[in-house]
Amino acid sequence: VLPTLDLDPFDPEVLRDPLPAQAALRDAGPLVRLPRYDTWAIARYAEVHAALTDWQSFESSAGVGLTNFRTGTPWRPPSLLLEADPPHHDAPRAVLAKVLGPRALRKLRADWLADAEALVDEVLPGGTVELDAVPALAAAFPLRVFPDAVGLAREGREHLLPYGDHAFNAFGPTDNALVLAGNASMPEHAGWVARQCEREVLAPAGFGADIWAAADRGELTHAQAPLVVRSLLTAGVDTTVHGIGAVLHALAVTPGAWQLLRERPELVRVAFDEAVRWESPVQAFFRTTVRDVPVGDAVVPAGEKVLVVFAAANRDPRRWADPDAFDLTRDPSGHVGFGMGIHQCVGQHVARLEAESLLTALLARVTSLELAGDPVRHLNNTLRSWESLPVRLVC
Ligand code: HEM
Ligand SMILES: CC(C)Cc1ccc(C(=O)O)cc1
Repeated sequence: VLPTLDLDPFDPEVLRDPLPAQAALRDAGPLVRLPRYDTWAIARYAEVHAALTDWQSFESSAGVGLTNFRTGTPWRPPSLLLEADPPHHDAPRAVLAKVLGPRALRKLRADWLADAEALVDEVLPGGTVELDAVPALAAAFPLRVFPDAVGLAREGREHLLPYGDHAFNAFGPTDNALVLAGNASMPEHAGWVARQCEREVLAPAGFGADIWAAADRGELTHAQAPLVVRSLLTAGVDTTVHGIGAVLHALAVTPGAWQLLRERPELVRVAFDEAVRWESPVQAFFRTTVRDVPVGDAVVPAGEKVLVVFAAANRDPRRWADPDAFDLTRDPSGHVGFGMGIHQCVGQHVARLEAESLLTALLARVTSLELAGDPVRHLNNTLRSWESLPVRLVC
């Protein structure tokens, strides 16, 4: 008989503390039926990895949220990357892979480190400082460097975080309280975002201009260019804010971790990937079966939505030793916090460079980092994130 769990992955209490639900999903079996949403879930590393690397059986073009684009209406025109499969996915992906690739970022490296040092100087006058690391650091740094790197106008950047937050909520059920709460203000945020993707609004140099230049070279159509810029604005802000929040929280609550990074600064990039594995800022996405797909000893019929739980796979004891430990000496490669396969995060190098820049600047100045109060969760149907992270930094 097929394991079934009467579990609501989008219940606020599950969003607040998802670990027991994710353990229940892993323990129930390689494939679990979730009757509450008439859907399926896979939570073990082996099956998550297999699904993410088998786009021919598990497609994204029916949407990667609960809504099936074949039967329901997307809340916005589908993404040319996230919600597309080959062959349509190929050209937009190739363009963004180049625009956001390690070579393109080499030019940004020195600027972003200097920006991080400037921010840290502003925030830490010296001595012992208590602050909320979410607004002061985790949100401040990405918002200081990324919109400029894209080439956005200065006006209206406050639309970025709420737009992204709603976009990530919208992968959940449409009647969900978090989605309903965002619906009223969404048209205004979406209107501003759509305007920023137009060629004439973007700065002559930046990721946006690079995408339009790719269209001039025929690598994209000019109709596709604004949607590819929209991908950056949707995926490129909230994710890094919560990724940086995750690594700062992990370091603050793991005894000796900050000290170890001070002694071994070469571990900074591993620290971020270990935080992405441990916290999984992007918790889960859906796929839709193209055909009857065997999973474990069962079969998912064609045309059904399957919740692929990256976060559960990243803590699967079948794959990771001591999975619940944030461990700077572990090799976190192979984690699925950035996904896996053809849709694996095309912005991961941007995210790593932002985190590395800020952590490097902090490590040079701060001798100890610890919690100064209870952190407060920010609830979102897809994102694992902090609303507030009170910390004490000793310089
Ligand atoms: C800590 C930060 C980040 C995390 C945890 C993250 C996570 C992910 C994950 C899990 C996927 C795969 C989605 C799927 O398989 O359906 C993905 C795809 C994607 N990410 Fe990221 N991301 C991050 C930062 C960024 C940034 C900074 C950008 C842009 C600059 C970005 C742009 C994208 C895009 C465009 C896709 C779709 C790729 C495709 O479908 O080919 N992400 N990301
Ligand atoms: C972290 C990502 C999985 C989320 C994401 C990616 C891409 C888009 C897009 O609009 O292409 C939107 C959201």
